[in-house]
Formats: sequence, C-alpha cells, structure tokens
Amino acid sequence: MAQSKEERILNFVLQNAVRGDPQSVVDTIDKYCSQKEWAMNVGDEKGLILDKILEETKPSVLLELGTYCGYSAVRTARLLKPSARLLTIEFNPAFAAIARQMIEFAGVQDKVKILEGPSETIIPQLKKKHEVDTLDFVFLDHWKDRYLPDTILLLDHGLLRKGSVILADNVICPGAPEFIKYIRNNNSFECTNYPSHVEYMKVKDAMEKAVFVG
Ligand SMILES: O=C(NCCCOCn1ccc2cnccc21)c1cc(-c2ccc(F)cc2)cc(O)c1O
Ligand SMILES: [Mg+2]
Repeated sequence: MAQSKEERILNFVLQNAVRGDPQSVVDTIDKYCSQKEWAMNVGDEKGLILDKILEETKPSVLLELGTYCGYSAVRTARLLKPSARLLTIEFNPAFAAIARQMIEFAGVQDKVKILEGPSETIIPQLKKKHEVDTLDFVFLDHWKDRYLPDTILLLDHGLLRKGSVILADNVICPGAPEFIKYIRNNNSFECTNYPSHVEYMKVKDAMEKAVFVG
C-alpha cells in the first residue's frame, strides 16, 4: 500500500529526530512540513504563541480537539509539569495511530492520552469516564464548524471554571466565524486575538484566546 503523507511525516521523525527529545520531534516535523510536504500542524510560528500561553497558564488538566499527527500534543506536553495531563481527541483512526507513535517516540506518553472518536460524543464522557473535574486549558484545532458547538458542550457539562483558557487555532484561515462572533459577544469570556500566519505559509491566520470568567 502506498504510504500516506502522515506516515511519511512519522517515518521522517523516526529516522531524523532524537528518541525521548520532544523538541527534536517538533523541529523535525516543522523541517519536513516546511521543506517537503505541507501538513496542518499548528507549526512553529503559531506554536510559539501556544508555548507562551501555556507558560502563562501553567495548566494541570488540558483538552485538545484535533490530535492529527501529534505535533501540538508533543509541543504542549514538553512544557507541562510532571503531574499535568493532556487529553487529546482524534476522530480519524489512522491519524490517531500515527499520533500515538509520535507521542511515544517523543517520550511524552505518560502525560498524553489520545481519545478516539467525535468530540460531541467524548466531551460528555470526560467527567465520568476520564475522571476530569474541570479543564484548565482547551486547544481547539478540529473541524472549524465544531468550535462553537463544542464550546457550548464544555459549558453545559460544567467542564470550565473561572480562569479556564480556550485557545483556538485558524480563526482566520480556514476560519471559525460563528465561534468568534459568539465568544467575543459573550461577557463570560475575555478574548484576545493573536495575528499570525497559516503554518508553513505566508497566508494570514490568527489564534484567539478566550478566558472563561464565569
Ligand atoms: O481542517 C483543519 N483542521 C481540522 C482537521 C480535521 O479535524 C477533525 N477532527 C479532529 C478531531 C475531531 C473530533 N471530533 C470531530 C472532528 C474532529 C485545518 C486546516 C487548515 C488549512 C489551512 C489552509 C488551507 F488551505 C487548508 C487547510 C489549517 C489548520 O491549521 C487546520 O487545523
Ligand atoms: Mg489548525
């Protein structure tokens, strides 16, 4: 069977990065995807914005929607304290399998758990099945038309607390207009926009941070 792009990315990491070194995994994926094949990782430019917000927030319980190859899971886990935990939801089983191997190679498997399936099914299970009380940090990077309904699901299931941070990728390209309209007009959230570019491209994009103020 012909290899998928995601398999080629994983193999490039296995052959060129340093096992147990998450920074080398992040740098190697960026090298491959900027020089050989574009892929929808958050990338190095928006990745630095993610890093800064994680360092400010110092979260213990994190949720990511959209694992893909595991780039942002590895990038995030490399900054977490030993007791912190990242739950990452991936819809596509082939991507989840790639991400699992990427996360294990990077050596961050003790901090990261991949949950396979649709976010609308898994979010309601987080408290009872995955022992979550509330989330300190949520990274939205899945289907852009699910950003708003899933934010509402998080609220309805009591998964946000005063100070919970939601960070959304791609609010310009591909865009999440309904999410942006809702979150910026909702007094329960304090929003900040971070202009950037689509990963590995010159096309304008942005990230949006929304802090839940209760
Ligand atoms: O489409 C994108 N991401 C989403 C993947 C599917 O996510 C599906 N998915 C993953 C968990 C999950 C859980 N429940 C339901 C669906 C669920 C995405 C797209 C682009 C992009 C930018 C410019 C272009 F010309 C073309 C594409 C850039 C990005 O950074 C992205 O993140
Ligand atoms: Mg994205």
